[in-house]
Amino acid sequence: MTLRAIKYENNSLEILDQLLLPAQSKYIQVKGVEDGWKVINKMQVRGAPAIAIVGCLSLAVDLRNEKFDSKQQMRQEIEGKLNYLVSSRPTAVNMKIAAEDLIDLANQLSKDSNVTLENMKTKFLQTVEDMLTKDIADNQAIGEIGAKEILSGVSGDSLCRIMTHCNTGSLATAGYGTALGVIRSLHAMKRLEHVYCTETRPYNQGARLTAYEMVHDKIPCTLILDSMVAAVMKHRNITAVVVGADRVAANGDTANKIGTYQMAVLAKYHGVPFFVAAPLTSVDLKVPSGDHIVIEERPDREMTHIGEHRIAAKGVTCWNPAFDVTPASLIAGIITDKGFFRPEQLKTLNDHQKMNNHSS
Ligand SMILES: CSC[C@@H](O)[C@@H](O)C(=O)COP(=O)(O)O
Repeated sequence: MTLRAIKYENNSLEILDQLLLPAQSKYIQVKGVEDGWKVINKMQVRGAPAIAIVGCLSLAVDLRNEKFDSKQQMRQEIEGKLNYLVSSRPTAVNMKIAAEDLIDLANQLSKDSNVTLENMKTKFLQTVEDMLTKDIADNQAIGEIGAKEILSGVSGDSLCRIMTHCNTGSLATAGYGTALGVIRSLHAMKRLEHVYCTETRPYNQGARLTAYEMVHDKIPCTLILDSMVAAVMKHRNITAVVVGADRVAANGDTANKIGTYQMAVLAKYHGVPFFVAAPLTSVDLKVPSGDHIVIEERPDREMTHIGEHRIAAKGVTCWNPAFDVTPASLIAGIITDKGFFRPEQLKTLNDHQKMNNHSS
């Protein structure tokens, strides 16, 4: 049984509290948008796709419990709550894109005179609830396309040694994962020798979450500190680096967990191909380059403490950006659910093609 970050049944939404993992597996209930905003902001649920899914499902919980006098009233509530959810964490684009798409849908439904108030609610909720199954299907496609791409660069039947950063697996998505989805697919094809996952300071998504998923799913994995990336690349013959993305700009620059950029620089130096794996919806064509991506800064406490225990000198100042931007020139390709793209190919897409295009 794979790990589940998000449970949604009979209008009850629960998330696995990722602040407690791996010591405790505890689900907490998300009773509506207020709770949704809080669990995302506190990082009890995290990972770009999971943030969007939990945010939108928290709206579904509110909508199911409410009665509206008119379609216009429902539309206004949807728009206001979605915009509020977008403010919970600024860098990952998935919540913003989901909000824009759902606001468009609410506008269309409210204007359509053939759609009753009841129909509008049903159709809207169905679209939100379908996000869970769609995300798993997208991740399986990413896994397959990514495994094929990586294997096209290895000779004969050789096995792959993959390095990854942060957590991009079942805990960061509805299931299967993006970069971890590629790893899962290689493993299923019996072409994976080993995974090296970084600790991912300061929040330790690698040590707490990726290592937990790999052990749980019996995928051979070694945990390394963030400062060991160069040494591992020099001594362990890494086939490829695969990471996730919080937002990919139109020129291919990619915002992802802090530390991704230095990994890409080191990969270039060591001649290791560096791949980004993300749904094509993570490409934000409205943002021309990484310079325009807003980078979230998190509280000092995430750096100065582990749990309740202070590890940094009292009085020291901290800088804690949660993400950095890897320039497109360091990225061999973006593995998406719709195909494999070189960074420079992205700007030839438009929003319609993002939904429908298949490239190879
Ligand atoms: C499939 S998850 C992709 C990214 O969201 C992931 O790599 C990442 O940076 C997560 O950051 P987090 O701060 O834990 O939400």
